[in-house]
Amino acid sequence: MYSNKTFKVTSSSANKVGSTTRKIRKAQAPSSKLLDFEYNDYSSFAKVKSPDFMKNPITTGNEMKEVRCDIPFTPKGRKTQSIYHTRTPSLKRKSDEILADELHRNIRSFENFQNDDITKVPSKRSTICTGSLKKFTSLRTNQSDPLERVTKHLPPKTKFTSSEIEVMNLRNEILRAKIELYIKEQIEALDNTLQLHDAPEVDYEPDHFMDYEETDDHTAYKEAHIAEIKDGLISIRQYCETMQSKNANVNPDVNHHKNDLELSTNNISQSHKTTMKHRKLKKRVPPRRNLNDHKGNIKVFCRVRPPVLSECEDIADIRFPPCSNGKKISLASIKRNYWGVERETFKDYKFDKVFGASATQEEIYSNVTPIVQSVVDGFNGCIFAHGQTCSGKTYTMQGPEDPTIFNEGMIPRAVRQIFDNVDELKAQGWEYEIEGQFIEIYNDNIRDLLSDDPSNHRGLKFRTVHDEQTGTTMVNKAKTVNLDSVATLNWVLQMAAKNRAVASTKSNPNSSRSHSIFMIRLMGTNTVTGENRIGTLNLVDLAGSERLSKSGSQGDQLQEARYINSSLSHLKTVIQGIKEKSDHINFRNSTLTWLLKNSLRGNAKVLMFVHISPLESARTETESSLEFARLVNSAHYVNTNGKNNLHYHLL
Ligand SMILES: Nc1ncnc2c1ncn2[C@@H]1O[C@H](COP(=O)(O)OP(=O)(O)OP(=O)(O)O)[C@@H](O)[C@H]1O
Repeated sequence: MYSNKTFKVTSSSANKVGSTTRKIRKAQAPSSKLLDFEYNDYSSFAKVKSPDFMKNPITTGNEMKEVRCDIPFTPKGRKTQSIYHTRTPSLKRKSDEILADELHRNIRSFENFQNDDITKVPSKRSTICTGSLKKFTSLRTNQSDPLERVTKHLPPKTKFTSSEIEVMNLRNEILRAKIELYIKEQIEALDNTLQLHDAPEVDYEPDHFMDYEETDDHTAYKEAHIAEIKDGLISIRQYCETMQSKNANVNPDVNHHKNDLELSTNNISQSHKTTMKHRKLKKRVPPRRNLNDHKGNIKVFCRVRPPVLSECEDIADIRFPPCSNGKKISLASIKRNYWGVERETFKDYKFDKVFGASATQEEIYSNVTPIVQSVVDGFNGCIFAHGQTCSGKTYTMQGPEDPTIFNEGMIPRAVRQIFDNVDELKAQGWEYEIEGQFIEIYNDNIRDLLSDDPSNHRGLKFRTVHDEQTGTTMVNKAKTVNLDSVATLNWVLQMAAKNRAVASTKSNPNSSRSHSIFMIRLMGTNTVTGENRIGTLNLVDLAGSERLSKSGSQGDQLQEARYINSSLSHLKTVIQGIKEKSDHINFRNSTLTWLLKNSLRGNAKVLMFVHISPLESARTETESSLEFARLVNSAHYVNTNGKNNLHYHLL
């Protein structure tokens, strides 16, 4: 059934039989999946049979091949064995990394090979190889070009997403790798043929080569063989050039689509930007000047009061930046460990701004002007002064007892700014009505600071009234003044200062025992456009927080302190709820939060000034104030470890 042909090959060991078989397979039956290999130990003959030989163009029908080895090998008691050769694993099953690696290796080896003259290809000890060129040529002509397939399926005008283009590129890379691999295989086969030509040991038997069966002349055979190799190389080069040109055609196509994609992406983002800009322009009614300066709805600033001369013995190690654009404040303390070794530790707090002891009233106010401006534009705003007793809250809000133009507080400055803004807006047809109420919350009850005797209201019950439609709040029955001049403002401030509930505490001889709230309402109408604006500004000077044990309060003062602490705690809860966008915020828990409801939520801008005493004896309260402020400003971090990098001491 099989016609036998014999190859005489040189092999250094029996192991070479396997590789010899493979080489034969590669040369003569590259598509064969199974090779039965039989050998004979005493005769040093090996038999190779393959049904795929039938497909080999150089073989004539079914064949049985025999390979004779010069060196006998030991069969270890086995007379025959079958060797199953499977083809190189499918490229599809290889990972991208292996493919890429192979691609690069193959390209490199192919380039080297191309650059070499055929005569310079190093000869290796090898075995018989023939017919590979024909095989290659026939495969090349029959095989449809994968790159062509890609080009064919590439719709010229279709828009691709970037991921699709990526996939296409990858696919092309894989196809290129396959082509290169195939070329490499063919080149190896050529190399083998060439080495066969060089190998002196090979005993050529022309009848093994179909095309030269009739040739007896060894030299003529060699020449013909070399010519064939050269032709094969030319074919490979041509094939590569075609592939490269096709590749070049594919790439611009992909690039074209890539450019198209980029262009359309740019157009989309441009049009998106334009739309957003348009929307913003449409939405910007009423205009908010410099509102960007005050980003976010709740901000926390920190201010450290300067020590007075008598306090110089008791200064805490508080560190903060020298100028007012810092954000960090640090409490330093000395800690002693078990063995008595002292170590400096720091507690750092970060806020939206930290003002040191040298910060002026003007500097402070320049940071709140955007809120005041937004109130003129029709929004609600709320500025708190929070801190322990004697930390400078009243100083920040109202100024010292006998203020000058330089050290006057936030309230007179804010009202003056409102006057100025309103004056400016007159040119645009705006007319404003400005009215104010000045109240205090003492023991959770509202008292009118503009009445002649706030402690004796003759049975008057003040009630907070919210107008949900306009977002304004009024205290029913409390005196409302028309703030039309600086003179009225001055009168209001004097009355409030005179009427506010103060008491002498351990820390402050004039300690405020209530929360004071100056409510300024602005109602603007544009006589040209008919537009209306209503804004409320609440300037709140909170009662000083103090630990009950430390305050030494008794009787009424103890009661006051309890109300103060409880309302501050409710305020903290409410602000936290607002920050966390809670579904349910209980404003009614205290009179303070209920009164400020409309100025805390929604579009209202809230600013809390946390005041810090510079004294070492106030360290616990300082820490608790900073903690309170940190919770209000929960987005920011607290760092209690690590080295402190603020080198500016309080004094
Ligand atoms: N930045 C400052 N510059 C100069 N003096 C200040 C400053 N801050 C506060 N003081 C002074 O410190 C003292 C206490 O300040 P203030 O009365 O404002 O504190 P407070 O926090 O309102 O106290 P309390 O809560 O007890 O009412 C006052 O004499 C005030 O003039």
